[in-house]
Amino acid sequence: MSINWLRVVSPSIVKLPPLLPFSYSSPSSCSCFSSVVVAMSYDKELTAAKKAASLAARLCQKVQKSLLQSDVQSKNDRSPVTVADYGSQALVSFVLQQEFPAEFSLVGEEDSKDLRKDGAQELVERITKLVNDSLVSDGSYGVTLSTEDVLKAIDSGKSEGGSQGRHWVLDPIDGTKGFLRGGQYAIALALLDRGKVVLGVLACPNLPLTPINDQRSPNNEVGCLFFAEVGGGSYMQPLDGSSTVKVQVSGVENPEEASFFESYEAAHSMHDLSSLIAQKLGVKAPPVRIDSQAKYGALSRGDGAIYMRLPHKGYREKIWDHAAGCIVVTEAGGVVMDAAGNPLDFSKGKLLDLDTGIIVTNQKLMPVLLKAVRESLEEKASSL
Ligand SMILES: Nc1ncnc2c1ncn2[C@@H]1O[C@H](COP(=O)(O)O)[C@@H](O)[C@H]1OP(=O)(O)O
Ligand SMILES: [Mg+2]
Ligand SMILES: [Mg+2]
Ligand SMILES: [Mg+2]
Repeated sequence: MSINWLRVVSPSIVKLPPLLPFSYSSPSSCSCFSSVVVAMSYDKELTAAKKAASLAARLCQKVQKSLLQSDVQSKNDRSPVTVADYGSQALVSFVLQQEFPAEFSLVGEEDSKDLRKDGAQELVERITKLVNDSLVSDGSYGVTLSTEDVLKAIDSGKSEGGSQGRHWVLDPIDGTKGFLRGGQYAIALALLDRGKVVLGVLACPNLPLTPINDQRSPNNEVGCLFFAEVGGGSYMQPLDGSSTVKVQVSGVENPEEASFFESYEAAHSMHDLSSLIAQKLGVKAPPVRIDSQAKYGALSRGDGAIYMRLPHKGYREKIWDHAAGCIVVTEAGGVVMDAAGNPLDFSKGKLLDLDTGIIVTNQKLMPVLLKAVRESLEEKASSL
């Protein structure tokens, strides 16, 4: 990493640790390298990922400003998808392929199937214009993409991932419902190396730069870029590229003083179950409900101490919904686990194979949180 001195979100000043020369133990108990490994630098990949996610964030901001109902489609599972989801995936895919032409594999959420259907031509042209405008504004590549180039770039995200080699993992807009509501959303990009998350970038265009729920700050300025490389800590900078700060999860040890995040959408997470867990823990503050992996970003800088994601029965979690958030929180000193207390395993393809839900907090609170989750799940099961 090229940054030397950084301002920390909590007021002290720290110097970045030097790049580790030979080997280290990851602080992670989560998805990242968990045993002693030969140190590997992913600086070049991180720089490219930050560039790709920032460009995509700008594209999404432009679309969110002028969102037209006709720009919204529905996929087979009836989840919404917009010109910005497609444009973001095309742009990130194109930038990464330019930067790493020799070795490129991308597991992306979207594909071009619906865009190749009759009647979608106008939509494809709008997406292509958005992507080309973004590339012109950046000026790095000096190319104009055709509609077919854009469709191909979207479809480059068809990799299945897995435990071999390197794979980029992309959610071009995480929290499409938040995006449509004018709320929180994130562009989430991570890199897997042999099944482990080794870097992650979360662009959160609508997230305030100052802590959410901070009564003293006006929360006027928005747009955060969180990024982390395995063993290197987590950082945040404004999306406009100015000063970088090192972030750290909340150090709260008393659950009564903790506040917790959960999905805005009740369809995405069982709010009744998280309330029961919070009650058991003695949490006093009401839940903070926001969309997308912006929750991981906010937690990584200590805005809240707990994130509970407890989907309804039958929902299968996708790797692109957690890979970037997981490393950002883990490198900030947090812990990400499933409801059974296992670390998330990103090496099994597109889906996470996990027990019940995902819980995130600091190292001190995890044991009590896990206990409350287990008890609440048992109570819920026995009441059915
Ligand atoms: N029924 C569902 N249950 C849980 N998560 C869902 C469901 N449908 C979509 N999602 C995904 O949940 C994530 C947002 O969750 P939340 O904002 O609640 O944290 C998104 O990745 C969203 O997909 P998408 O990326 O298409 O928006
Ligand atoms: Mg989606
Ligand atoms: Mg998502
Ligand atoms: Mg998405």
